[in-house]
Amino acid sequence: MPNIILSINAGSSSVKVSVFSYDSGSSDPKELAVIQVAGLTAPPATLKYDRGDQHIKNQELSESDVSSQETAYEYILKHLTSDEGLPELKHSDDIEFACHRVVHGGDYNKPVRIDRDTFHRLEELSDLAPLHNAGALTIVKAVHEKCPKASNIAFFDNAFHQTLPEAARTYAIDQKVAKRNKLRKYGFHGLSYAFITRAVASHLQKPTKNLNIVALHLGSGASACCIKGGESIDTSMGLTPLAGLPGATRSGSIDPSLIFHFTHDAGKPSRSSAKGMHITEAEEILNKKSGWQALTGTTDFGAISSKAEQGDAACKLAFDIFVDRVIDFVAAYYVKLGGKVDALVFAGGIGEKGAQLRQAIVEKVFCLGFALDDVANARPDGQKVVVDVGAQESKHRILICQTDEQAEMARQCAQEADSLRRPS
Ligand SMILES: Nc1ncnc2c1ncn2[C@@H]1O[C@H](COP(=O)(O)OP(=O)(O)O)[C@@H](O)[C@H]1O
Ligand SMILES: CC(=O)OP(=O)(O)O
Ligand SMILES: [Mg+2]
Repeated sequence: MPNIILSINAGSSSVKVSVFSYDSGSSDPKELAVIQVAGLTAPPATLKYDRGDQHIKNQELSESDVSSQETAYEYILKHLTSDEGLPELKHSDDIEFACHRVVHGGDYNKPVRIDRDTFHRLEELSDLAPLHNAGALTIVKAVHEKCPKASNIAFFDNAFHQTLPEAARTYAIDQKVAKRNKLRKYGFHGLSYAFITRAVASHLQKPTKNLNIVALHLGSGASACCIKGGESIDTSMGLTPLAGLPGATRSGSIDPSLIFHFTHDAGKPSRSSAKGMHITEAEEILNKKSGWQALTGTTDFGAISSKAEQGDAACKLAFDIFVDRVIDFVAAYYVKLGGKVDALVFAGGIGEKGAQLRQAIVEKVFCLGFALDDVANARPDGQKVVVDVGAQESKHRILICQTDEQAEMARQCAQEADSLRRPS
């Protein structure tokens, strides 16, 4: 009987779960189904369910159905185990591994089976990823309770950036305090960048160790990564996912002094943050009450893009801010690669579906040798994992990669299954 891997990606606005079967010894799990609850920050939440290459369901959910990452997971598990068309997963006991995307893993640099000690260490890190770790850990608890036979494995979103050079990961602050409090750049979206690196190297038929790309994961959270020889040498997110690019509800990088002029209570503990989390009013504002939501009233960048095109001033400003900040990183990372860039890669919900944003960004970096094929950019082939949308004659390629954090976790899990399996 093939073993079932459940790959769980608790994003800031969504819970995506992929079901895989795998035979120990093979490192290529087979994807059986993908299900996601999205719109948790912009109700009504929606459920999307695909099994194999069949699109099964798209429906709105009521707040009594789902209202958090935890209830979204419970709804998803019930949906999967009751689907007659998925005989491989009839009962939660069929799940051997539950892989969890844990955004902030601190100094953990490889996947780890979550036991009581690990769980508590990850809880302590929740303050450094206030939109993510707590939600993901509620799902770990739910799996522990509802799927007692499954091994919970944490895959860390910052592990891919363990190759950051010292000058890139060190802040210019008192290093005694920095070392004691572990204050440095960690970087995130690492599972996505690991998937992108492998997928793009295969598309370009290059060994990963020779691959130089500027990768953009533009989703509810957005980041850029400079990948040299297949390894991260810089990335836009920092100690926490707040740094770098603006997001659905996040400000992105600001002058740190701003917050003390924004509110005089900045240093006080936030009143409404999730229980057991000690973040300040300042972090609450910058993580949950800023970004596209604050600028336009919506976190839906698809809606923002089309309203910007129709002349909505607030949406046009948000759109232009995003372009302005993204090109700062594209230019800087182009220089860090010495101009030896195999491709500029767009990924994440916005990167993959936002033709208008891709066009606006590429126009600004035309001087570096990037140009789009406008027809390919307008209607990229959605069937392929990696699509080339660059103009034939341009110096560097421009690619769209349908990134897949769940597939990356399942692949790593299958590869390391023997060492990750709970001792019998
Ligand atoms: N056609 C589109 N153009 C621009 N943005 C889009 C489009 N379709 C979806 N998006 C945006 O993608 C974002 C979600 O990206 P995704 O990577 O799925 O988020 P998460 O970080 O929750 O995983 C949302 O802001 C959504 O509005
Ligand atoms: C790290 C991060 O921002 O993740 P997401 O895009 O899923 O919110
Ligand atoms: Mg995401």
